[in-house]
Amino acid sequence: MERQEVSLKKEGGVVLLRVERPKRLNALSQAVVSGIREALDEIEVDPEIRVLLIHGENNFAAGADIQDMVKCDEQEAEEFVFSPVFDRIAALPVPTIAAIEGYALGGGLELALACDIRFAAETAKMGFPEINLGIMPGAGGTVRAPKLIGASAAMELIFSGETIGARRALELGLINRLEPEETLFEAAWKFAVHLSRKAPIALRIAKNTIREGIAMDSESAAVHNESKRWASLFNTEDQKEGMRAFLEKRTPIYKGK
Ligand SMILES: C/C=C/C(=O)SCCNC(=O)CCNC(=O)[C@H](O)C(C)(C)COP(=O)(O)OP(=O)(O)OC[C@H]1O[C@@H](n2cnc3c(N)ncnc32)[C@H](O)[C@@H]1OP(=O)(O)O
Repeated sequence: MERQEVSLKKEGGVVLLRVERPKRLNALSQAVVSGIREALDEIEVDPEIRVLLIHGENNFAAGADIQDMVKCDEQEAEEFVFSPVFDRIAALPVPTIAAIEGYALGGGLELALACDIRFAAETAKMGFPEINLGIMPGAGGTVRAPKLIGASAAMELIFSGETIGARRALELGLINRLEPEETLFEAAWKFAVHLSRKAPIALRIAKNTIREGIAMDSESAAVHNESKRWASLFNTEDQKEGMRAFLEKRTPIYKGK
């Protein structure tokens, strides 16, 4: 299926989704986001996929496409597809990783925040410049950023519209790992492959349990929920294989059963 400026490449259990619109610094037009949506249609039904890695060559994404937005009214803005697509990424049962180089601004940063884990090049720059355009983040940024870095730090970024460097982003907790620019993609790819070799059911249950726990008001309910999810993994062949492999001093081979 020919997608708009979005490529999808599967290698083993890792699927790489790449935005390819270099002339516009990978700005996310509605056509590009629709291309991401079509890619998700494939990813969501592929049982072999264990990890999703999202990348943009030279730039992750310099935000939503301003050309698309400049003439929009409220109704048209409400029909933008960013949030429904980014929410689907956040809801994927497999781990998702963003490999950030260059700019991750506005909707570009929101795309990275819809992922579970963020790698960034030391030279990467990110922020929420929407306020400089007379708007505010509108694809999950006012929800996911406060959860990740705290309300005050999120307000600092969203109110100021400032672009910060990767080191500051790491200090804030906006990214997980900082890598030299020349090895950023390789490091993120290797990490994705590393995760793809873990027991897939345990990975999915762990991601799901973390998300369920965050949504629960009471800690004891969350811990109780975790105990039930933890015990359920003892019904899997992978749990037997993982523990037998340790005792037999060999590498486990997980089958996702
Ligand atoms: C729900 C989500 C909402 C949002 O995301 S709102 C949008 C948020 N994003 C932004 O506000 C960033 C806008 N872009 C910039 O500020 C600058 O770019 C940069 C700082 C990222 C880079 O500046 P420099 O290195 O000088 O490059 P350049 O000449 O500005 O950009 C190269 C070409 O890329 C186009 N472009 C860059 N960002 C966007 C964008 N977000 N929407 C549409 N086009 C964009 C430019 O216009 C230009 O194109 P041409 O060469 O034809 O002049």
